Amino acid sequence: MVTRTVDLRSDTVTKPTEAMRAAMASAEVDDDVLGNDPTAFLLETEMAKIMGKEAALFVPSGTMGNLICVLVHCDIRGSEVILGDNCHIHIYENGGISTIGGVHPRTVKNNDDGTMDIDLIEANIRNPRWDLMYPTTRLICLENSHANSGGRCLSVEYTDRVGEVAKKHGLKLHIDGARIFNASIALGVPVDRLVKAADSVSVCLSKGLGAPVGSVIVGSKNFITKAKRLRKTLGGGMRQIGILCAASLVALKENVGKLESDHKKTRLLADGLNEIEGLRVNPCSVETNIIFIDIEEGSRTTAEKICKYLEERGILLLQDKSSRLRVVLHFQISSSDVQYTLSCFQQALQIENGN
Ligand SMILES: Cc1ncc(COP(=O)(O)O)c(C=O)c1O
Ligand SMILES: C[C@@H](O)[C@H](N)C(=O)O
Repeated sequence: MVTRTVDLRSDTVTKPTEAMRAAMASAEVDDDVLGNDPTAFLLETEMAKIMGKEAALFVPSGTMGNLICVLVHCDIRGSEVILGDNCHIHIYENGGISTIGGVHPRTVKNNDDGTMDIDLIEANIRNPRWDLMYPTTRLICLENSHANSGGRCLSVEYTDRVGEVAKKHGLKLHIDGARIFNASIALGVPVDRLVKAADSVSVCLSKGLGAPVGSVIVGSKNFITKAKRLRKTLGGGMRQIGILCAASLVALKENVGKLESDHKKTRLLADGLNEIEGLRVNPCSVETNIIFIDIEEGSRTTAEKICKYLEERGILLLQDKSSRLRVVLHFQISSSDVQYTLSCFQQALQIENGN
């Protein structure tokens, strides 16, 4: 009988704290479509200030946040966006920028560290003045931290250089900042400085920060005005959202400071996993709260078998490929959970490999 659960599937699994639930219960609310829910206004004002942008808008999800930002920047038919071939917008958002927004994705290879080579970005910019057959590039998208690269952080220097390329060619820059606070803490760079070059950022409050629902997009006042209309068009206009925004305000206040501890526990787990025969973790890729674990060639076990073994002991994680697993840490994973996870991995590999 399993008595404990260690949920390493994602940092999206974080559950609201008692403080969040209390804030939700007592939140001051109003109809946010007819006017401005007062708690939503507080959150949006706070987020704009923290991110160093003019304005902000609460949205139900990071997927909708990215979709709205891309579609506001690319509001003319025939637009093209340059983005990473391994980024969330391209891989996990149902192709929404194309199916809903008619925006054409122009992918550039993501490097192992989540960046795209800047010369390749520039080489992929297209303008119909050069050729009747070309769409018009209007936007470049970055992702920081970069989830599919294992939570790698894009430096402020790199981000600024991409911003310079965007400006040089009259393009906009969007950052999928689902885990931008993780990147800021890991790099030791204030979050407003890290996104200074961006025209828009989508920030998830429902991941490592632990809010139950929601993201916030930030940008210029004019951008957010357009974004608010598009949010309504997409069905994202909500009524008494102060209930959700109250939890996000608690998350901002209480949980940004916990991210560094998440990263330390992640490194501890990564180092321990690397000691286990049959597993391989690239220590250079562990910069924040995500670990990809490769099962060494020749091993008799598979990711599926390990997942099953661990799940029977209350440890939940996701299989990335047949020979690769992903774990994501968050503030509701304790140091003892890390030790328990390591011991179960050790047992799994010993049994599966018949040691
Ligand atoms: C990098 C990144 N961007 C965007 C999203 C989308 O956020 P949501 O799940 O709230 O739609 C996620 C994951 O959830 C993500 O990992
Ligand atoms: C899978 C993806 O959509 C989610 N953002 C995660 O990292 O868990």
